[in-house]
Amino acid sequence: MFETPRRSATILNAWSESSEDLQQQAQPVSPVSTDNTGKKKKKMKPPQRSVSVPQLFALEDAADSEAEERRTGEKCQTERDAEESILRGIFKIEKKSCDVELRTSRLVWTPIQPETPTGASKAGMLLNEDYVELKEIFAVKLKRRRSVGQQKGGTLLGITLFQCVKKGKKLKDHAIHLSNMSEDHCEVWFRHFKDILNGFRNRPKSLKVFVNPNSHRKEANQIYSEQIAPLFKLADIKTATTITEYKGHALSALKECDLKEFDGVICVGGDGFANEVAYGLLLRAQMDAGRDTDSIFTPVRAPLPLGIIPAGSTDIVACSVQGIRHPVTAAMHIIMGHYQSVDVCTFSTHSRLLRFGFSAMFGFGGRTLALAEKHRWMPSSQRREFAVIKTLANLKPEECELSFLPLKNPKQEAQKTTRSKLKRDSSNHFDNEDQWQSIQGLFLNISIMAIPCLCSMAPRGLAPDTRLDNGSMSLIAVQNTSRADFIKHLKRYGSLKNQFSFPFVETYTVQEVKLKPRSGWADDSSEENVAFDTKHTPMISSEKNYPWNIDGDLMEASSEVYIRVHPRLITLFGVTTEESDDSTVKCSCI
Ligand SMILES: Nc1ncnc2c1ncn2[C@@H]1O[C@H](COP(=O)(O)OP(=O)(O)OP(=O)(O)O)[C@@H](O)[C@H]1O
Repeated sequence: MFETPRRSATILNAWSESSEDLQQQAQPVSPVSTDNTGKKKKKMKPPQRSVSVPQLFALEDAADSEAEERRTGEKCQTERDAEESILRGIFKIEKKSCDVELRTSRLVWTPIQPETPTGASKAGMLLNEDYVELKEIFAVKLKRRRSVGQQKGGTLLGITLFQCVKKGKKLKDHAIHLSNMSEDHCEVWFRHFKDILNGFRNRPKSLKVFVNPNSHRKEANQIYSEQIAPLFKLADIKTATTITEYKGHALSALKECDLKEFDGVICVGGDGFANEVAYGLLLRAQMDAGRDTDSIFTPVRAPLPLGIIPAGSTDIVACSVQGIRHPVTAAMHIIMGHYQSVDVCTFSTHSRLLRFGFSAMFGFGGRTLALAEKHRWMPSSQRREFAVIKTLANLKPEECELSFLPLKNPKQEAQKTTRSKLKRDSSNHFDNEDQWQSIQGLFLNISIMAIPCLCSMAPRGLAPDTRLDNGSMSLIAVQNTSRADFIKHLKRYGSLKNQFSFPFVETYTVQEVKLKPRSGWADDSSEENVAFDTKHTPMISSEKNYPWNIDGDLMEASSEVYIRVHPRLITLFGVTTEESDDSTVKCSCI
């Protein structure tokens, strides 16, 4: 997750030269009894005269663990000793004078022990060595005391380092103050820290930011200006910010703006907005690469990574890639340059690209969103609840033809290639074994998801069986059933029980899907719609536009939609798959 800093040649032999410090350094650092890890040593009990067998085992265990601890401590010490010392000096840290040493990969400090009147160091005092990994530092500042209104100058107080700390899935910033009032001393150290930070080439230096001021409870602007922009400024990241004025503003800006000067694009908003920005970024890449999006094409990757600062109502994409819905964590992933490749789907009709996206819902999911969008004037959570209840009350199946190409198992694929080669060699005939499968019938909901879609309502994800970058999509087809059974299925998303263990739910791991509605229902979102028995035959309507929910954004399509997954088409700032790759991955929401 973290990269090692590239050392600059100038920092290798440097030494702190403040005379005051050298004088202090001349004082011996007391060889106080600590173990090598800096942990307090456990006091050994005096040996007992007679011991029982269990006591004997306990003593042996204790001795073993002491020896193990010693060995581990010695190993750590050896590793630390092997590190090159770059700079050494005295700073006050947390009000204690410390011997501070800058090494190749960490900054280590030890409180200086006062001497006894006899000149010997205080026996029995513990040395509490502490350290910070340099790869966790994202900013360094000179700390000065300034009077009110003073913009420049001021009394130097020392250096402040800003560290990225991890608490569970959350990342946050933590300041470490190194106090020393010597300008020369601090200048040398400050330059070294700057060199180290400049060595982290993966971290972005310049970002294009889009903020949707209308997301959720309209707090995206405030989240960005109060929590995120100060962190970017602290990390010396330049930003060019656009506060969107209308739906599609970010999309049109991305089609035109010069992206060369940026190292990433950031969106502050919900899922619909994240989809708009991802779509814009990918569309721009296709335009730049001369792809014809009006025909079936192989898309090129997005040229820049995308960072999503969650400020919406569900934030499924942010949760899936960051494991948590927490704007500061999202910003820290961006600042630290944590990248994750993510699969993306193309949605097209009659070979023409409709849009890019990470997930789609047709049927109940599409209708609910269409209804919610018609009631945008309502407060966000109220609107969502209203739409779910109303769509459930008017629950109706769609008659569709669903075709899909199951994911080819890579192992089987390798065997198949060998078999096909043999066949071809012997009979000169190539047998295309790609197997499209088809189901026709009445469906209450069809979900197609290239990412796990974690959210507070579904902590294990709407599609727990897919990964961010495994080149496949989960196809979840819920066939027609009673309203009560459908509600049971929906409720399972929020629980630990398997939401798919119902006879009317089918799941597949697929690469391509074609979904063709065979008849049109009356527009669900009409207020006059009356409750309808789900077992009835469909009612034909003249309205042929079907609502699709693409990452929380409404898309309408009147005919067959063809969906195809493209492995690792975009890079998002977030947790790498290796880190999140365990079966307990869940979304934590705050
Ligand atoms: N200035 C704007 N005015 C109106 N709509 C906008 C504006 N900027 C973007 N949009 C559109 O608003 C839609 C919803 O935005 P967004 O996803 O940020 O909020 P949300 O719907 O509250 O969150 P979620 O999708 O997580 O439920 C998106 O389709 C986005 O393209």
